[in-house]
Amino acid sequence: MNTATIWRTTLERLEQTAVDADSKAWLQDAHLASVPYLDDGDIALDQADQGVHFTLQVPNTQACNVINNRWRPSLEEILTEITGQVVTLSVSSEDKGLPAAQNISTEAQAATQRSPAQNNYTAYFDISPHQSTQAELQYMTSGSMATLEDWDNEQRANMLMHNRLNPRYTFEAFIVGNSNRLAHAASLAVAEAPGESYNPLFLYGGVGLGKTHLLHAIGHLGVQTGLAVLYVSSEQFTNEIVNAIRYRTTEEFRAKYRSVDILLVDDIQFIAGKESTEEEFFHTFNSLHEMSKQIVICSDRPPKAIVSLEERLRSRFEWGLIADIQPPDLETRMAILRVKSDLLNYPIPDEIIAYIASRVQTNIRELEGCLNRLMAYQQLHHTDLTLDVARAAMSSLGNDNREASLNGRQIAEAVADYYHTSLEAMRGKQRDKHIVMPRQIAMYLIRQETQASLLEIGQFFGGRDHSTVLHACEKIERTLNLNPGLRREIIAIREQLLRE
Ligand SMILES: Nc1ncnc2c1ncn2[C@@H]1O[C@H](COP(=O)(O)OP(=O)(O)OP(=O)(O)O)[C@@H](O)[C@H]1O
Repeated sequence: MNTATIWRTTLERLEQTAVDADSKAWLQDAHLASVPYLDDGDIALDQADQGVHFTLQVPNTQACNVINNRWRPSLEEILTEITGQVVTLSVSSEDKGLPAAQNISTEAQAATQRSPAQNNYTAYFDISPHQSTQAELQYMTSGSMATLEDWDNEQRANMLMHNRLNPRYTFEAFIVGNSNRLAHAASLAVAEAPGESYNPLFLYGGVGLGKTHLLHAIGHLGVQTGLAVLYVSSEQFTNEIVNAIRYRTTEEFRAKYRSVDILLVDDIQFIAGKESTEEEFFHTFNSLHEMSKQIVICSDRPPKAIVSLEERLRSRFEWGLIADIQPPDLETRMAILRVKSDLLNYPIPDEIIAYIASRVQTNIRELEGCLNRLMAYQQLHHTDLTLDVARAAMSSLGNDNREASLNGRQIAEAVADYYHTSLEAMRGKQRDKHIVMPRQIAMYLIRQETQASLLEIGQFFGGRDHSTVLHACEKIERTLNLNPGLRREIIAIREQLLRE
């Protein structure tokens, strides 16, 4: 492979990244200089066991600065991939002698006069056209990345390409219940007045309970009010700091993180024990906090429980407000399912919503998964949406292991417990109302939750006829549709059974 082919392939791969118009034009005009030990224009890669050093010749000094500062690490990565050798790259300008201002290409000059939106940036940061043009012009003519302000506008634009907020994760789409009320209220407060109320805001809770959703919702509101918002996972933060150290771009890294108005950090627990990351995060935190910029942090546990987190960070995380998110109660789970099914334009009868909500108790992501599975299952089988279909969808996908292992006796005992009666009484001859009703509910639930036949159920309940069982099941089903109280009782029994 010769250098021309390598460079062409590099540009093709870089296409997968959003590259701004100026850089694109400069990169297309650039070429890789041959490395010294080549004699026929081809690279003898197997000789390069110490790695390969390339020089990229670019058209002018401005291009040299931008590509060196912004694209060199990505280019090195791609070149390393293509050649299979560790590549280091220097960027060199072909016409170093010319004054910087004269080297602006026509394309680059045009770009300085375009608004940020025309430059294909996603509008997660508000850079007003006036500000941007001024800063870009100053940058173009200065010939160096000398000031933080220059960096600020350049890098902010670059950040836009990576700062993806999920459009579905808004405050409007977040269902509030007792389990998440405080976390929601605190998030809304910091989104409405960043840096003023709780700083930092530390949200914690179990898997799939809406922490990321709230972070993004804060982000959206910040963006709408024209603030610079940066959402980052702690993994991404770590990678960036590792790269910054490796490529000696820590100044840029710092400038980037200190330029935001709202910093949202997900899964902070993963930085614990990573010394350089903790160190850098500590300084980032302090700088932002001193400038009254808002910091919101999420974790799966409270600061005290993040083992091996440096004490100075832990204490800072405790400065503001710590709000937890607990698993949602039944009503909240049902409300979430209702909203999600409306969003999917997939109407679901209450009975089925209640059925799914009673089965998935601790993870909203899983709850959503069940809804999606149900939809897929129903469409695949071209069938009406009934409780039986819902049961089949969930059990066929292995969601109901506990249910599969339930037997009639366990169910009957749970019903007896719930209604403060005894299994013996339910299996006996008594016809008092306070025994008949639980008996019928137990029959209904056994029919729903197990494979037992009407005959078997009848035998279990003192040798009753299969038509008696059928009558009981039908009666409970009818009453369920008219009596929300009974529906709640049955859900509670199911929940209890699944918990045991
Ligand atoms: N209260 C809620 N209202 C509506 N949707 C919610 C709510 N809580 C969570 N969700 C939804 O549940 C899914 C999982 O939420 P999210 O990713 O925010 O969880 P998380 O707590 O960050 O989980 P993890 O610890 O795995 O990162 C998302 O689709 C989110 O929209």
